[in-house]
Amino acid sequence: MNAHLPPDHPPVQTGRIGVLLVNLGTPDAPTTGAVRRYLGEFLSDRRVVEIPQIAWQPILRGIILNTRPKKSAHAYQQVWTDDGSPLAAITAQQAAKLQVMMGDAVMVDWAMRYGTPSIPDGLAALFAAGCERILLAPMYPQYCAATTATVVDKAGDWLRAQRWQPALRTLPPYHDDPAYIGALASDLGRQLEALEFVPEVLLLSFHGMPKRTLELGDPYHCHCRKTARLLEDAMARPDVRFITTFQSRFGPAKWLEPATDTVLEAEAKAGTKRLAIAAPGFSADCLETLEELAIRGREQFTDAGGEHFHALDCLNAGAAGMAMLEALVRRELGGWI
Ligand SMILES: C=CC1=C(C)c2cc3[nH]c(cc4nc(cc5[nH]c(cc1n2)c(C)c5CCC(=O)O)C(CCC(=O)O)=C4C)c(C)c3C=C
Ligand SMILES: [Fe+2]
Ligand SMILES: [Fe+2]
Repeated sequence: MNAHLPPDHPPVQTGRIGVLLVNLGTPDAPTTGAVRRYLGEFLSDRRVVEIPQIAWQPILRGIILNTRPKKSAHAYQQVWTDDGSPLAAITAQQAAKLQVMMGDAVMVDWAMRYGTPSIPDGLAALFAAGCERILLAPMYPQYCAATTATVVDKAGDWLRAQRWQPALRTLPPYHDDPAYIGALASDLGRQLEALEFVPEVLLLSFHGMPKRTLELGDPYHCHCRKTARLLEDAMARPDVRFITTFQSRFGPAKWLEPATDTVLEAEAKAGTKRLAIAAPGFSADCLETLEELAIRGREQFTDAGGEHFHALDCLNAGAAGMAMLEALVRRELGGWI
C-alpha cells in the first residue's frame, strides 16, 4: 500500500491487461428454483425477447416461469457434472488454459451474461487487480443482438457507474475467421475419423432466432450461413452431405428455418441411416448441445428410422479451440501487448 494514500483509496493501477471471456449463462443448480431465477433474468432481457415488456412480463411471470423451469431443470439434471453446469465448467477451463497460454502480462477471467459470475463482478475484479485495459470477449462466433450486443450493454452499464474506467475493447464476431474455420474443420474432421461409422449427412445446427430479427437487419443468420459454407469447403468431404439447421425454437413466432428437429426426422424418413451433428455456433457444450441435440436429437432421428447417430463435441477447451482463442485474443490485443 502506497503510504500517501488514504485507506479507502482505489487500488493503484499497474498497467496490466485483462481478458474477460463471456458466455450466455446458466443456472447455479439443476433445480426448479435455480432455473426459474436464471430464466427470469434471461427472458426479461429486451435484447432476447423483443416484445414490449408490458405485454411480455405477464406472460413470462404468469405462464412461462410457472411451467418451463420444472421441465428445464429435468433437462439440466441429465447433463449436470461434478463441476456444475457444463457451460460454466467449460468456460472456466477455457479461461484457465488461456491464462497459461497468455502468461503473466495478461489476466484472464470469465463471466456469464445471466446468473453468476456476473460481468460487472468480472470487470471490477480485473480492474481492482490492476487491469487498466480490458478485452471483453463474447464467446459467440456469429454476431447476434440477443447474445453479443447484450454482453456489451451489460459491460456498458458497469462502466457508466465508474468514476475511473478501464479502457475497453470487444472481440469482434469471428464467424468467417480462418482461425475459427480451420479449428472447426480440423477438430470435427478428427472426431469424424474416430466414429465407427461414416455419416451420409453432417448436420450443422445453429441456435435459432425469431425470423423477424433477420428482417430487422440482425446479421446472425448471414453469419451462420457463411460459417457453414466456409466450413463445408474447408472440410473437403464430398462424400458427406452438409445441411444447415436452426435449433431451440421458443414461443409461437416463426423462427429461422429449417428447424433441426424437423430435418432430423425428415432425413430419417427419407432413408438416411447414418448422421452426425455438430453445433459450430456454440463455443462450449451446454444444455442445447448435450440434451437437445445429443439426447433428444438422437431419439428424433432413430424413432423415425435412422440407425447411426452421433453428436460431435464443440471446440470446448480442446487443443484446436484453445489455439484459435489464443490467436483471436492476441490479435485483438495488438498495440496493448
Ligand atoms: C426467446 C428466447 C431465446 C432466444 C432469442 C435465444 C437466443 C440464443 N441463445 C443462444 C445460446 C444458448 N441458449 C441457451 C439456453 C436457452 N435459450 C433459451 C431461449 C432463447 N435463446 C432458453 C429458454 C434457454 C434455457 C434452457 C431452456 O429452458 O430451454 C444456452 C444453454 C445454456 C445452458 O445453461 O447450458 C445457450 C448456450 C444463442 C447463441 C442465441 C442466439 C443466437
Ligand atoms: Fe438460447
Ligand atoms: Fe433448448
